[in-house]
Amino acid sequence: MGGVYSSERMAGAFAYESSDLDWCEDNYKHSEHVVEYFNTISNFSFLIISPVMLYLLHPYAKERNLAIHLVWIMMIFVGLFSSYFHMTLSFVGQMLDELSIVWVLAAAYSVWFPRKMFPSFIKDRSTFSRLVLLVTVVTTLTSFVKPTVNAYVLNSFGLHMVYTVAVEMRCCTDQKVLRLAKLAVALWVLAISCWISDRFGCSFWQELNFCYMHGFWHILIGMSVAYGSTLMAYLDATHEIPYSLPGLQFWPCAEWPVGLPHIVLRGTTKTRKQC
Ligand SMILES: CCCCCCCC/C=C\CCCCCCCC(=O)N[C@@H](CO)[C@H](O)/C=C/CCCCCCCCCCCCC
Ligand SMILES: [Ca+2]
Ligand SMILES: [Zn+2]
Repeated sequence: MGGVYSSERMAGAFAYESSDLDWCEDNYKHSEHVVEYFNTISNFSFLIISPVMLYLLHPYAKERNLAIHLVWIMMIFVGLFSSYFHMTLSFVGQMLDELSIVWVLAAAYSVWFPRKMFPSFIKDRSTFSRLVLLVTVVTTLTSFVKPTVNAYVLNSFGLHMVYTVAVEMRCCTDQKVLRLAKLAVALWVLAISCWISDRFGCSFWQELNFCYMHGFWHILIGMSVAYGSTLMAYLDATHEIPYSLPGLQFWPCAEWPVGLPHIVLRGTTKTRKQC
């Protein structure tokens, strides 16, 4: 009897609209199989940005640590799980979406959180990474207790990252680096404004018959993460592998003020050997 009950609950967790969350976009407007169409397809931006970022960060990751690639590999899963969530609005979709974000955050903190901002009792990055892993496992388990608060907790990490960037930029005079930091923060501000206005200003957007703010959030947060993570990677490279003479450039064209930022290592093998 209990077994039947629990398997029904399992099936219920996969059911369309079994999540408590429902975003502003009208449900089933464009397809009877896809609950929120624009919110679903806007996640494809993660599937486009992630492989490009993996390619662009490869020279730096190869020199520093290949584990860095985990961040953008996991971002592909964020895109897939988030699409599945908006396609079904199921509880399983919601948890996959949120937990994949938790693990991307964990990977990003482990590889890029500045060493000088570690708590005083932590002496090196591998101890810090182990602590992050422990916190992430506990967070994964507790995320099932009150699923409706997860998204707010996750967004507070955005604030912490902006604070981290602000601390890192306090003594920076390099205009290229400062511009990248400003762009990352500006994109995050735009993204979070879209997320909040979709959550709390839906009636306003419904009056305008334009309920797509959450979809814009997906695109803008992907761009912000691309800019923010390149910034942190660049700062990491200047501190940890200075012999590689890291520089910043935009893809596809170095002269363009917009595009995807990436790190170029100008130090030759010969220069590296000398250092
Ligand atoms: C110190 C800076 C390093 C930057 C590293 C970046 C680490 C990236 C971490 C997370 C990726 C976020 C991916 C967004 C997922 C979108 C899926 C989605 O929309 N989910 C919603 C439901 O559909 C859910 O409600 C959203 C929850 C909120 C997620 C908040 C994630 C925080 C992202 C912080 C990025 C800050 C970049 C700041 C740059 C200055
Ligand atoms: Ca909806
Ligand atoms: Zn979403």
